[in-house]
Amino acid sequence: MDGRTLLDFLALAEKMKCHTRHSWTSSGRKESVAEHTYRMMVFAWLVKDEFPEYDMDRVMKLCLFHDLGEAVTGDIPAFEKTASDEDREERTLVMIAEKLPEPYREELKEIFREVVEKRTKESKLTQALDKLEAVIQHNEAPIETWLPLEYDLQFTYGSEQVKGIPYMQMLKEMVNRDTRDKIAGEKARIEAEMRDKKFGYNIVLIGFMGTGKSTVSEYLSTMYNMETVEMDQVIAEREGMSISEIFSAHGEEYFRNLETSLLAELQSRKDLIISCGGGAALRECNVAEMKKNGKVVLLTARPETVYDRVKESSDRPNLHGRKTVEGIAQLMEQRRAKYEAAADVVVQTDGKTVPQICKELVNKIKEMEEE
Ligand SMILES: Nc1ncnc2c1ncn2[C@@H]1O[C@H](COP(=O)(O)OP(=O)(O)OP(=O)(O)O)[C@@H](O)[C@H]1O
Ligand SMILES: O=C(O)C1=C[C@@H](O)[C@@H](O)[C@H](O)C1
Ligand SMILES: [Mg+2]
Repeated sequence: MDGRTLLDFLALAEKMKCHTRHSWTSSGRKESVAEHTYRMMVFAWLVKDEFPEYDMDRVMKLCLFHDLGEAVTGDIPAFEKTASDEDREERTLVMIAEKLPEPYREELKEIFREVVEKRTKESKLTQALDKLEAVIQHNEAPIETWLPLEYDLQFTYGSEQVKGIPYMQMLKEMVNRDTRDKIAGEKARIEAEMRDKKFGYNIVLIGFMGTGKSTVSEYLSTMYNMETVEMDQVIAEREGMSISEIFSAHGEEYFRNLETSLLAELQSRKDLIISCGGGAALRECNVAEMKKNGKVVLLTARPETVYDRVKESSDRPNLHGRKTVEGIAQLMEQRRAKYEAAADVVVQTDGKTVPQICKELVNKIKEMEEE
């Protein structure tokens, strides 16, 4: 092969080391796509005696190249992947193979075709190895790196692909037991931490739209066994319409008055996590209600992060007409002083996972109590 062509292809393969996946290593850093591929191959080699009727050299080759498209596209987590991402990946594979001379080109195209079509028993085994390696990696990673949805996904991920392959099915069940133990361990740790302590007051989450108030409150409620009140949702349910419909039918002032009365009503209760609407902390009288029986936690995020998180949703009327990074930055700046004045504790959320945010939040509240 011409030396330059070879070096260019190696440069493309190097990108497999640069692109990270949505998984963390046991040492707590994100793993690269190449690292996932490497361990799938070790996995394939280890199981070869279990599959005497399979062409295991072929399986090794399918593993070796199954993610090569990601050298160009990067990794897209399974729970975010769309049909158009898959189309793009397939087109990318053809483009990659075209970079090589014959007979390598045709061989690589054949490998890609087999991986994509998933018809042969070797490609089905490759798929099962792929999914199971990812689930094992999650079990090895610190549990703080898991997204809330991964607590369920761990059990279902790969279960389709191992069907009909008894040895892989047996391994999947074993790995599921490890997952169960890991989750139980984390729950026990948190329960022990919380055993002699309920907060004894409400935790009130405030902050700009999309800073993660609802997401954080959902996670806190499952991990700490606390009840949540999602203010927007309670108001929407009581009014029998969405927040956008309330704004257009009655105006923002009407909605804000409902927020004020709901906050006042909640003061008779404790040990709640109250996830406020993004504008609830803007009225001073609301903040006074929050503080009667609660600690106010401000979640923050950069405008770029907020934009990324809210760009697909349409039920935030105060973002209509300003759903751009600049529009968000402007409104955030107008509100910043009020949010900061209301906060007992501030947690910055950019680039952090939900469990990391929750851990920091609880630690900061504890530190505040000790002061
Ligand atoms: N730490 C995070 N990392 C990644 N995505 C996140 C994080 N926190 C929240 N998200 C995502 O951002 C989006 C907005 O989050 P969420 O609805 O919790 O924000 P909010 O503060 O409650 O907004 P609002 O004020 O409009 O109610 C959701 O899709 C959620 O999954
Ligand atoms: O920040 C805001 O002004 C709002 C945020 C949402 O949570 C809703 O409470 C409503 O859309 C207003
Ligand atoms: Mg919310």
